[in-house]
Parts: sequence; structure tokens; C-alpha cells
Amino acid sequence: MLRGLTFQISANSFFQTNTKQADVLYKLIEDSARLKGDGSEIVLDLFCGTGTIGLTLARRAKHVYGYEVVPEAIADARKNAKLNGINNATFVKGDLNKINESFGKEFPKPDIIISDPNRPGMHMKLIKWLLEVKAPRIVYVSCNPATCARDLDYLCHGVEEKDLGGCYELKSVIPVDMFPHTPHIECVCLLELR
Ligand SMILES: C[S@@+](CC[C@H](N)C(=O)[O-])C[C@H]1O[C@@H](n2cnc3c(N)ncnc32)[C@H](O)[C@@H]1O
Repeated sequence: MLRGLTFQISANSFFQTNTKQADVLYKLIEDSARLKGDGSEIVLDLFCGTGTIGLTLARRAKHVYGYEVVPEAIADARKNAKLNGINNATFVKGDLNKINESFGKEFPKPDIIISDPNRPGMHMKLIKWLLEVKAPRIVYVSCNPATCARDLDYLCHGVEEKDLGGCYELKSVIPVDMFPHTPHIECVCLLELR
């Protein structure tokens, strides 16, 4: 049980190992997302895993679209939506390192984007797409401060060698101790469109 929702997971799906702190992490993400709560907003949940973040936000959103590469995780996310009586969430299997021009055509323009990649961070194709789509807010969740700093820099200041301009302002970075007694740290970063 996380944020009042029940999750079923299978062996190949990612799931936060520190469940107690996962509750803290997801609450912080919800707070950073600052959904109006009137059911008018579109949420895009990138690297959605079993749907945890998107499903916690779905209660206050118009619709959530989740993308994830592991098919078992997508099957879990769909099951978890049903299990919790949530019918405004769509989960799609896709490799976010290989997006092409059609990415973004199958969902409305997002009001808020959550991006929670694994340690390598986001592919340049995804950075480019984010800089083009210009969602009002991005909540970037990361367990790797090095790739996190790189991706935040790209989103705020652009990528000179790709001729991409940055368009976000970093509003906050909140560390969460997901891995006690280790040097590792998770961060929840809020970016707002300039
Ligand atoms: C840090 S986990 C976050 C999962 C989920 N947001 C959560 O909180 O449980 C990163 C997720 O990204 C997925 N992933 C890794 N590479 C990907 C890619 N190229 N395209 C789409 N998803 C990917 C992983 O399978 C994993 O589920």
C-alpha cells in the first residue's frame, strides 16, 4: 500500500525497495506537481514502471499517460489501475531512448510531466522533445545526481552543440533518503517553464 493505493508487481518490474520512504517520495512528487485538483489537467508519466506515480496523481488529473519499456511493468500498471478503480490512466509500452516524430501525437499536450529515469538519465531525443513540447511544469525524479545535474542543465540552459535553447527554470531540488547507510540519494526536482 502506497499513498492509499494497492500495487501488485511482477518479478521483472521496477519497484522502490524502501517502501516507507517511497511513500515520502511520492507525497513530495504529488506536492511538487501541484495539480489543481479540478480534474482538468493532463499528466505524462515518463519511465512509469508499475504506474505508481501516475496512479497517485490520477485522482486529481483529467488523464494520465504513462510510458515504460518493460512489458511486464506496463501489464502491472494496467492491472494496478483496475485494482484501484482508476479509469483515467493509459499505460503504453515504449522505449523512450528511441522516440521519433510520432511521439506525443497519441496524447494531448501535457500540463505536467513527471520524468523518473533510471541512472543513465534521459536520452537526448527525449530532452529535445521536452524542449519542444514546453509543458508548464516538469517534475524530474532521479537517483543519480550526476545525470540529474546534466539533464536539468540541458532543460534550463539548452544544448549548444544540438542548437537547442533551454526554457525551464529550476525551482527546487528536494533530496530524499531512499537508500539509508549508503552514499546514494534520490532527488525530486521541480522545473517551471520560463
Ligand atoms: C527509476 S525507475 C522508476 C519507475 C517508476 N516511476 C516508479 O517510481 O516505480 C525507472 C523506470 O524506467 C524504465 N526504463 C528504463 N529505460 C527506459 C527506456 N529507455 N524507455 C522507457 N522506460 C525505461 C525502467 O524499466 C524503470 O521502470
